[in-house]
Formats: sequence, C-alpha cells, structure tokens
Amino acid sequence: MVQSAILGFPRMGVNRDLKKATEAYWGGKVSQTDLLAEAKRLRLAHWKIQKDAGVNIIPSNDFALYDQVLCHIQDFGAVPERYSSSNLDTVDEYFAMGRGHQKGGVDVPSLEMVKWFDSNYHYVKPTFQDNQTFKLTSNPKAVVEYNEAKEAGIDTRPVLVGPVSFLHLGKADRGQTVDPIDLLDKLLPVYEELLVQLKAAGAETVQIDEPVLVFDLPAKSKAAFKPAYEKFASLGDKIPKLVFTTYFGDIVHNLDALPKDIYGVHVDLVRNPEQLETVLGAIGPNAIFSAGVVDGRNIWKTNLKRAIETAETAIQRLGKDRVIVATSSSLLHTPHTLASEKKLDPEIADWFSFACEKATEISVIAKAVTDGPANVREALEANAKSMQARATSTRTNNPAVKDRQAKITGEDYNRKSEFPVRIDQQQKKLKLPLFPTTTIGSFPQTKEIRLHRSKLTKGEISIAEYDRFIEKEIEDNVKIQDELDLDVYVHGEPERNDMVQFFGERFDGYAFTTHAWVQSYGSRCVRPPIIVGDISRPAPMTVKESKYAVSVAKKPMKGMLTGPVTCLRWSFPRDDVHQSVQAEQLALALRDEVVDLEKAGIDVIQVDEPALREGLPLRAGEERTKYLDWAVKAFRLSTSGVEDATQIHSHFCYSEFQDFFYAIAALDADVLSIENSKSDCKLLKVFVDEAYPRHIGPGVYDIHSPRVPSEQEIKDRIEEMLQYLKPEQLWIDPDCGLKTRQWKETKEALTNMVNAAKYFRAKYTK
Ligand code: MET
Ligand SMILES: [Zn+2]
Repeated sequence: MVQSAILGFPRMGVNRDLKKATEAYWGGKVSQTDLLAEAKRLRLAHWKIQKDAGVNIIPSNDFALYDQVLCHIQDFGAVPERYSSSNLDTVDEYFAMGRGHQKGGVDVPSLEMVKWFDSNYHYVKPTFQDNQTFKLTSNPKAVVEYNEAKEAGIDTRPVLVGPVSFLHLGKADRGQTVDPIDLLDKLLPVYEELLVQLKAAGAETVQIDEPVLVFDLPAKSKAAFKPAYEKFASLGDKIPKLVFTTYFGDIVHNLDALPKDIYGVHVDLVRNPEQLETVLGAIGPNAIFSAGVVDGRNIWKTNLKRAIETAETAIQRLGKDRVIVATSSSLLHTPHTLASEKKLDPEIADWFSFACEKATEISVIAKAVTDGPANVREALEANAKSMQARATSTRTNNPAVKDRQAKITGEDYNRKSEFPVRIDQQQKKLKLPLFPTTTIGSFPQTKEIRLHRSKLTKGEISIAEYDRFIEKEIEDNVKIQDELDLDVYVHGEPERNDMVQFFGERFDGYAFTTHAWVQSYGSRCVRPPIIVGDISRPAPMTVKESKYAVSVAKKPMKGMLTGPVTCLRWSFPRDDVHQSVQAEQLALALRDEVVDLEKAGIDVIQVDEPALREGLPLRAGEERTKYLDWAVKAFRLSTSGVEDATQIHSHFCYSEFQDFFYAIAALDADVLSIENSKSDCKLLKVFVDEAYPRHIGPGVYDIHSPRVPSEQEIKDRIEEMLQYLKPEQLWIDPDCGLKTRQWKETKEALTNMVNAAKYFRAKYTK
C-alpha cells in the first residue's frame, strides 16, 4: 500500500487561536496553564483533521508555541546563559529567547530571528558558545507530544530538525568564534538519547528534517552528514527508522552526502520535479521514497493527474510498499482551511486548496495509486474540471496589461541623473541635518485602529467616518513626531492592515481572503493576498493619506509603498506564469503610484523590498543571476519615473548582502534602510569594500522586541557603524516598521534614538 504523509500542519488553528492564546498570555490575561491547555487542544484538533482526511502518516512535534527551532534549542540545553540565568520558568525562558523579556528585573533581548530558507516564516537562530555543551531536557517535547497523540488514539511520526541542519542554521554568539558544525560530536548524544526515548514511547519512524542539504554547503557541513547518520545507523533498532527529509530545493548536487543506510528519503517534487529520477537512482536498495507532490508553499489545488503520474513513476521503480506520497514541505506555509472563506467568488475558490484540503488531496492521491484511479474517480474528475476552468478563465487574462508590458523601453529603468546630481537637488529641497532620523513607516497598530477597521468591514461605520478616523491618527502621528523631533516623517500607515494585503486589495488581478492566515514569526500571522490574473492599478492607493499627512506636517513627509518583488513574494503567486512577469506587472502598477505621490507633493518615497532576499534561489549560480536581474529591473521600473529632486528610499529587514551586493547597489535607491541592529556591524564592511556612494540607515535598534534600547546602547551601535560608513551617508532609524509595538515603548525607544543622533550631529558639526 502506498502511504500518505503530511510533513507538518499549520499551528495557528482555524481562527488564529494560538496567536490569541499566546498574546493573551504575554498580556497577563490568561495563565500559563490556560495557554498550554489551548495549545494541547489545537494539536489534538489538527491531528484529528489529518486522520479524518485519511492521511496515514501524521506529524507530531511540528507544533511550537513560538518556533520549532526554538523548541529544539531549549530541549537540547542550548539556551544561552543570559536566559538560563534569569530564573524564568521554562515557558517564559522560551518566550524570552523568542521575543526578549523586560520584566521583573530581567532585561534580555531576543535571539536573532531569520527567514526559514526562502519562505516568509522566521525561525530563531541557534546561538552557540565556544564552550557549548548540550543536554537533553528531562521532558522532551517530541516525546511529550508523541505520547499525547498516542493517548488520543493517533499514532504519529515525530518531526525533528536534524543535527546537521540544526547546527548549520545556527551561529556563534556575539563575541564567540565557534563554528557551529564543530559541535556535532557534542550534539549527537542528545539526538541519540531523544531517539531512544521516542522509540521506547512507541514511535516507529521519525521525520528528520535536513533541509540544508538543498544548499550549496561548505565542505565541513556537507561532511557532517556521514558521521551523524552513521552514528544513527549504528544504533539499529534502538531508535525509530528515520525518514531523511529535504524540501525547498533539489538535492542532486549533494547526493554524495545523502546517508547510505537511511530508512527513507523525502524530496520536494513540487519545486524540483526534475530530481525524481536521479534521487530514485541514488537511494539505497531498500529505502523508502517519500514523494513531495502536494505543494506546502502555495494555495493552488494540486493537479491530481500530474501528482499521480509522478507517484506512479516512483512506484514502477520501487513498488508500492516503498513509496510514500507526501506534501512537498510542512503545510506551515499554507492557511488552515478554505472552508472559512465565505466571501470568495466561487469561480476562484474552486482553484484553491489550503491545509485541510491538501490533507484530503494527499489521501486521494495515495488511494488512486494504491487501489487504482477508478476508486477515486469522482474526485479526479472534479479536479480535472477545475484545472481546466482555471486555465481558460477570463479572470486570469488582461490584454491591456500585456500590451503595456510589451511597450516597456530601456529608459523606463533609469532615473534622469546619477546619484550625485540627485542628492544635491534633494538636499536643496529637504535641507536635512547630518545623521537624519526617520522611521520605517508604520507606527503601532493600536486596538482602536483595528477596531475601526473591523467596524468598517462590518459596515458599522461609513467610509467617511473611517477616513476621518485615519486622518486623526495621521495628525496624532505627526504631533508625536514633532515632539520626538524626528527629521523625516511618516504618516504611520494606520490605514494598512498589512503591507502587502493592503496593496493586493487595491490591485486588479488579485483575490483576497478573510481567514487565510499563515504564521510569519511567533504569534505574527499574515494573510497573503492571492495573485490570480494579470495585475493593474485601477486607482491611486496611498495618495489620499500621504497628501493629508503632508498638509499637516512641517517637515518632509515620506510616502511608503511595498515594492514589486515584495508584493509578489508575500502574495501567493500564480503558478501558471513566470514570477518575473508578475513582478513586472506589479512594477508598472506601482510606478504609477510613485509618480502620483510625487505629483501630490511627496518628496521622499520609500519602496520597501524586505522580501527581495528571501526570493534569492537558495543556491548560487545562473538561477540566482536571473532572479536578481528581473527583481532589480522590477524595482527600478517602479521607482524611475520621478524627478531627480524626489528622494527614493528602499528598506530591507536584513543586512547580509555579501553574496548579492551588486544587486542592492544596482537598485540605485538614494537611501537604503537596512536591518542591522542584531547583526554584526562587520557586515557593513561590504559597503566600504564596494565603495557604496549612496546613503544608508542601518537600523540602530531591534523593533521585534518590546524591549527599549538605552541611549547609550544606540550610541555604541552608531559608533560601531561609523567605523564603516561616512557620517554624511549615515541615517539613523529603527530596523523595521513599528506596527507590532506599543506606543509606550515606541516613544521611549525613539526618544533615545533621536538623542543619540543629536549627540553625533553635535560631535560632527563642531
Ligand atoms: C517588513 S518591512 C516593513 C516596512 C513598512 N513600511 C513598515 O514600516 O511596516
Ligand atoms: Zn522591515
């Protein structure tokens, strides 16, 4: 029999229940016991959904209160001393690492959080010491959750992040020099102990995630697979059978590192279907092959016919007992269920499949290849029908957009003059001091803002009432910035629910959902809009608010837009046309908005591209070059329609530019604001090495945590930055937008930031 498997299920629950519970706990509104009970309820509900859908292999330990890598950090005793010595209980220590803790005399910032591969999910980076040791906790979560499912009558396959990935995805703590991969020998006994416990609890198999195998790995990391998995093989029946699991890329270039004696291998055949034959030829003579044929990263209905063909290819080679049909990756990146979408146009809804629906798809595929397609004929026919309907629908095709794309010329990608000319003209207009201060765009999204938005959606207030409310918010934001004495203002983005969703709702060619949330980090969820057809901008999207903001401000006002690549990356993209085509359509639509903002008197326009980096193909080479080429072009197309005196900013929430710096420089933005508050300032060296001529604001403090940085801390940070950047090119700003923060901490932090900037201003203007 061909088995069906899910690699991980979204944790939030049908109504973002986990978000609500964790936030209530952080806010002191529910007890820890309540939080843990809610988490348990969700796990059980999710196992049941998968079981009822007919899935055979159901994951456990895919759940996390904040992040699954963070769970491993804690269970392996890899908690840095600054947290473990804080006398917090286990749950609070865990959250302290995830989001910082500033309460009861404890003041620790969070660990670094970075994107999980090329997704918009963020994991907490394991952070190691030179004298790092590991010790398995007395109650490992993987065992607890396995038992929990078992008690509920559900036999699960626990999921673990494998040892090589755990180390490779980590880093040395600040001031430490350890190469994480050198810790393998110390780490393996912990895995051994954990696997032995899982076996004793009854787990037959374990999904061991080693997604780093899809990277171009440094020799040392690559070489680590052999000792690690030989060690596991030597444990024989003492541990469960391991399914070595990779996703988000192909493993063909690293086949020599694939463990020889492994029980099973999973690969992502949605992203890289072409690796099928090669991997089939490379696995051991008895190994199980897990074929990732249902997309864990997108919302489109699976083409069942194609998925079945793929599975059949594997079955012909290996036989039914050695093949598992599976989701390509964890379903963490998909929303919970399509059933919650009451407002979607039925024509379009018929093209989608979310986590719950994907569970059914997986089990249909398994049935089709086990018992023959006749047994699931109805499902297959319905599927073929919706595939056909989508391909031929007029909703996907807008000739006017295609026409405009065909007319783009080389000049459309270039500003009128080079940077030195531009910055002179901008400075004449803006008259900014040295070390200008600004923020990244959003201010706290208060309860009141959310309440008004929800009232508008429900029709409880009129559009005019809502607009008046937003104007009032903008006025307040301007006043606050007056008080803080910032230099370049923002209107605060109160009208925006989310930086991509907001635009998606205003473009043609998009569909949007009401409940399709996916986890971004911790309790933060996003509701990516869905690109279904050719994109255009029927009317200005942000001009009204920005214009109003200019009218009430005495200082330069910055307008904020989400860039084409980020709109694309943080939407669910189409899978029927190339992403470069979608990016170009978005760029044209945004270009019109940029020009309209300029006409409305906005002299500074920021086009955010925080997602540019995550779109980088995971491996260096031709694919990456091609991606950067169309991504840079899209940005330039969207921003080059303005006069020299209009200042174009761009924002990125990261600073690791080393491997694609040329592309960042090629954006030709006048000012870049980047994340740098948690990274090493040495990263800024690339700006020196490449003689970067334009302006940069490396974030001076971390906005992902409620913790308030002291003025001195910020000064130290700026001092460090000045080792790499010229005073004339340095802007002072936080490392991202402030919408997830509260006002109190925001004001305190910005006050310290402005004071720090003033200190350097005085020092350098003497
Ligand atoms: C994730 S980048 C966010 C940029 C946006 N302008 C904001 O301030 O929220
Ligand atoms: Zn950001």
